[in-house]
Amino acid sequence: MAFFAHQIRRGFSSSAVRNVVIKQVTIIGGGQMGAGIAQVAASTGHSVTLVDTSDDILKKSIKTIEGSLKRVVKKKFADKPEAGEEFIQKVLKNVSTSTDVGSAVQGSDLVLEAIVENLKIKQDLFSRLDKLAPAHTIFASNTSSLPISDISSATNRLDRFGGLHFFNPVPMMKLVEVIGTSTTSQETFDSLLNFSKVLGKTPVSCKDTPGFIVNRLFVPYLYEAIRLYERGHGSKEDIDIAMKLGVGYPMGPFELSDYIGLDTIKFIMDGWREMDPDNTLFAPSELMDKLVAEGKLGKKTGEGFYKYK
Ligand SMILES: C[C@H](O)CC(=O)SCCNC(=O)CCNC(=O)[C@H](O)C(C)(C)COP(=O)(O)OP(=O)(O)OC[C@H]1O[C@@H](n2cnc3c(N)ncnc32)[C@H](O)[C@@H]1OP(=O)(O)O
Ligand SMILES: NC(=O)c1ccc[n+]([C@@H]2O[C@H](COP(=O)([O-])OP(=O)(O)OC[C@H]3O[C@@H](n4cnc5c(N)ncnc54)[C@H](O)[C@@H]3O)[C@@H](O)[C@H]2O)c1
Repeated sequence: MAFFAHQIRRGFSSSAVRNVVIKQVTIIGGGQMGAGIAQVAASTGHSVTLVDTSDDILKKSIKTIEGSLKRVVKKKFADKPEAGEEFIQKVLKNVSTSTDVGSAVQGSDLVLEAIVENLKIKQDLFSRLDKLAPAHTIFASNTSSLPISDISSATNRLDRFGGLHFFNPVPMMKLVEVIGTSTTSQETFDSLLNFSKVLGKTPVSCKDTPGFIVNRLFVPYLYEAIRLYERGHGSKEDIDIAMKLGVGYPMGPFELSDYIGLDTIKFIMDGWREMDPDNTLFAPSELMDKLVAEGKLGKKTGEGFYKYK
């Protein structure tokens, strides 16, 4: 019976698509996550097209990738700086940029979306892409919190749609959550799983539930740290020190919130509260709301819980 249910979950396939070996990747959104994923995909020999809304943003994305690659080669090629420079140039050659999604998805095996955490905007994007991308192309979202099935519902390729949730900073974090919906085909799921492994990551399989595994545990923890501070039960600094030295986390909750982006974290929590208003784990924070309203989104804007200038 369990096997049968499994077959139903993965067996839906309107297009008889076989396992797609992913070589050509289009990444939409060249922010923190998109740039990181592009770097890792290009470093593992994939041909990557990175798409964003302006050339200026894309120039910044390439600069971020270059900076991160320099950190990687410093360690990997410590005794061979020339080989390190060669590696950087080779990786950068694998990345092209575009502001035109239509041309960027031509020939693509995988379109991975890492744009703003907003359902309507993601749906609009995928609905357009569905008409532009080749039939075999797999679509995936890097969403932190939105149901993959809500995003995929804007397309006609429900069997070729899944979630690939990376962690920040992508070049350093080893985990990828691979999410299959009730309509994701087994072939698509396997292709996404294999792709994660080829990137050098460790994939875990997740159901399409709010926050998958990590964020469902992790985001309520971040919010509880903020509420603890709001109640006057500890300073930001002490809470950060406590979680680093007490349980060995590399960053405290305030440092990490600033690193991720307060807008992203608030959006996750607001969405979950809408779905389940009585759950006290999803209670809001006045301070978080205020900082986001003031545009203090963390490291990326120069100020969040802390200042970065
Ligand atoms: C909300 C979302 O949906 C889900 C999420 O993403 S949740 C967030 C998950 N991420 C985390 O929890 C991150 C926690 N923090 C960490 O693991 C570490 O603090 C960190 C890896 C970010 C930085 O490490 P840390 O020791 O504090 O600083 P630092 O010395 O600068 O970096 C350590 C190494 O990582 C490398 N590194 C850090 N960031 C890098 C980057 N972006 N690119 C390449 N290398 C990087 C450094 O070069 C350094 O290498 P070295 O050991 O050879 O010198
Ligand atoms: N920040 C994190 O730690 C983290 C971790 C895992 C997943 N995520 C998820 O990844 C996604 C991106 O997060 P981020 O932190 O990289 O955000 P970000 O703000 O750094 O980058 C988003 C990028 O998308 C671009 N963009 C917005 N709309 C677009 C469109 N229609 N077409 C093309 N580009 C568009 C923006 O110009 C921006 O460069 C979100 O869904 C977020 O929830 C974030």
